[in-house]
Amino acid sequence: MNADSFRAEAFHYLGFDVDADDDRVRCRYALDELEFVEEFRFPGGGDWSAPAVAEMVRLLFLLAGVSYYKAAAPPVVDFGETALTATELDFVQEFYRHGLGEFAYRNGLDLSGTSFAAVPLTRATPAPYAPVAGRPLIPFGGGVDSIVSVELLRGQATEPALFVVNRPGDRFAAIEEPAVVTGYPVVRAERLMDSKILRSRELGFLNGHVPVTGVISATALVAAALEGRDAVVMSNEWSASSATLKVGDREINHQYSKSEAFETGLQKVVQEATGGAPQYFSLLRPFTELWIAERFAQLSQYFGTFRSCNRAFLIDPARRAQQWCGDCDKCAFIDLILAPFVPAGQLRAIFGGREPLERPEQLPQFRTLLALTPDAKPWECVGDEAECRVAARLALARPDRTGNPVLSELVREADVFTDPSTDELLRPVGHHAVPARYAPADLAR
Ligand SMILES: CC(=O)N[C@H]1[C@@H](OP(=O)(O)OP(=O)(O)OC[C@H]2O[C@@H](n3ccc(=O)[nH]c3=O)[C@H](O)[C@@H]2O)O[C@H](CO)[C@@H](O)[C@@H]1O[C@H](C)C(=O)N[C@@H](C)C(=O)N[C@@H](CCC(=O)O)C(=O)O
Ligand SMILES: Nc1ncnc2c1ncn2[C@@H]1O[C@H](COP(=O)(O)OP(=O)(O)OP(=O)(O)O)[C@@H](O)[C@H]1O
Repeated sequence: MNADSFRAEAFHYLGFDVDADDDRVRCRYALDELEFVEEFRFPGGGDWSAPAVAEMVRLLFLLAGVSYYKAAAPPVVDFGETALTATELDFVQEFYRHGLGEFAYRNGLDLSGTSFAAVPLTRATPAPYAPVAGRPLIPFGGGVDSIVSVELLRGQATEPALFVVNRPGDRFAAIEEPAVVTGYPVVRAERLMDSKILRSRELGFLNGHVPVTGVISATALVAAALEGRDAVVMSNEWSASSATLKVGDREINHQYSKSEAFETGLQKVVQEATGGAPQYFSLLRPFTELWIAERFAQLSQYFGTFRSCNRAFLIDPARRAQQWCGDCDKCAFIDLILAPFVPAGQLRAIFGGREPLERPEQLPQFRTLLALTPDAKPWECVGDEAECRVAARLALARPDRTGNPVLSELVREADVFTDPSTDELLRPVGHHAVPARYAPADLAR
C-alpha cells in the first residue's frame, strides 16, 4: 500500500455475523482487497432470534459501512449478497451522499456520480414486532439536548432507559456523570471500529467527517429491538436540519444524520422492515435551540456534570479533554445560547474560568456563529445564526451581563439584521413525528 495515496476501485459490503452467545455483531467490508471489521457488542443481550432484531442488525450493517467507504471514496459501492429494497437503497444512497457532504466538500471530491449496486429485494410482509408502550430508549450524549429530552419524558414513560455507545472498556466521563444524575438505568453498546481506520493519516486514507448519529441511531434500534422496547427517542433539534454551507443550489450539512430528512428516511425503512417499531423520532425536532436552552436552564442539578464540548468525545483517551475546553465553536455556542437564561456566575463556574463570553479574544469565533462574517458557519453542532443573534441581545439585556465587551460588540454589529422575535423562537416550529404518548406539553397547546 502506498502511504501517500490509498486508492480503490470499489467498496464492498462483505456481510455480517451475529454471535448470540457473546451478544456481538461483526460487520465486514472491503475497499478492493483491503478488509475491515467493525464490532458491536450489546452486553445487555436479548432475543437474538427475533426477526425484528435481524432487521435492525442488517440496517446497522448498512449504515456503519460509511466510515470505511470514506477511506478511499471509490466510485462504486457494491452491496454484494445483501439484497436491498428500493426504499433501503434510496435511504442508504442519501445517507452517503448527504452524510458525507462535508467530507467531500472539504476534500475537494465530487461523489455525485458514485454508483450503488444492489440485488433488488421485495418484502412480502414486515417482520413481526409487538413492543409494550412506555419503554423508550433514550440515546444519551451527555449534553444539553439529551438531558432536556430525558426530563421532558420523565413521568411520560413507565420504564425508560438511557442508551450509551462507547468503546469497550473506555467510557466517556462527559456521558457517564450526567447519566448518573438522571437516575435512569443505562442500556449499553460497545463499538469497536477497525483499528486501521484510526491510522488514516499513516495509511494514506482519505479522512473527514462522517454522519455518526446515523450509526448511533441504528445501534440504538438494535438495542431497542433486543429488549422489546417501543421507541428510540433522539434529541435532534429543529436547526439540525439547516445547511452549514450552500454551494450553488447544493446544501452541505455537518449535522445531516441529525436532520429531519434523515429521520424521515430511517422511519420509512423501519416501517417497511417491521411495520414501524421500534418507533424512531426526535423529541426535540420542533424546538429551537433557544427553547431547549430555556428548559435546560431550569435543570440546575446537571450544571456540575453536563459537557457539550466535543473534545470530550475523542476516541483516543490521551487527546480527550477532561473539562470544557472553552476554545471550540461548540463551547462558544453553548455559552451563548444559555447566557440569556443561566445566571452569569453559574455559567462562569461551568466553564471553570475559561468562559468564552468573558474572553474578548473569542470575538471572531462568535462572529461566525452570528453570521457577522460571511460563509463561515463552523463545521460543528451549532445552532441557527438568527437564534445566536437573538441570544446575544437577550443575554446583554440581563443585569448580570451589562457592559460585557463581547456581547456589546456582537449586538452592535448584529444591528443590521431583522430577526424573529423571542416569542417566535420560544414556540414549537416546523414538522415533527413525536407520537402523542410522548409529546411534551408545549406540543399539546
Ligand atoms: C470527537 C470529534 O468531534 N471528532 C471529529 C474529529 O475527529 P478526530 O480525528 O479528531 O478524532 P475521533 O473522533 O476520535 O476520530 C478518529 C478517527 O475515526 C474516524 N471515525 C470516527 C467515528 C466514526 O464513526 N467513524 C470514523 O471513521 C474519524 O473520521 C477519525 O479519522 O474530526 C473528524 C473529521 O472531521 C470528525 O469526523 C470527528 O467526528 C466524530 C465522528 C464524532 O463523533 N463527532 C461528533 C462529536 C459529531 O460531530 N457529532 C455531530 C453529528 C453529526 C451527524 O450527522 O451525525 C454533531 O453533533 O453535530
Ligand atoms: N455516545 C453516545 N451514545 C448514545 N447516544 C449518543 C451518543 N452521542 C450522542 N448521542 C445521541 O446522538 C444525538 C446527537 O448528539 P448531540 O451531541 O447533538 O446531543 P447531546 O450530547 O445531547 O447534546 P449537545 O448538542 O449539547 O452535545 C442525541 O440524541 C444524543 O443523545
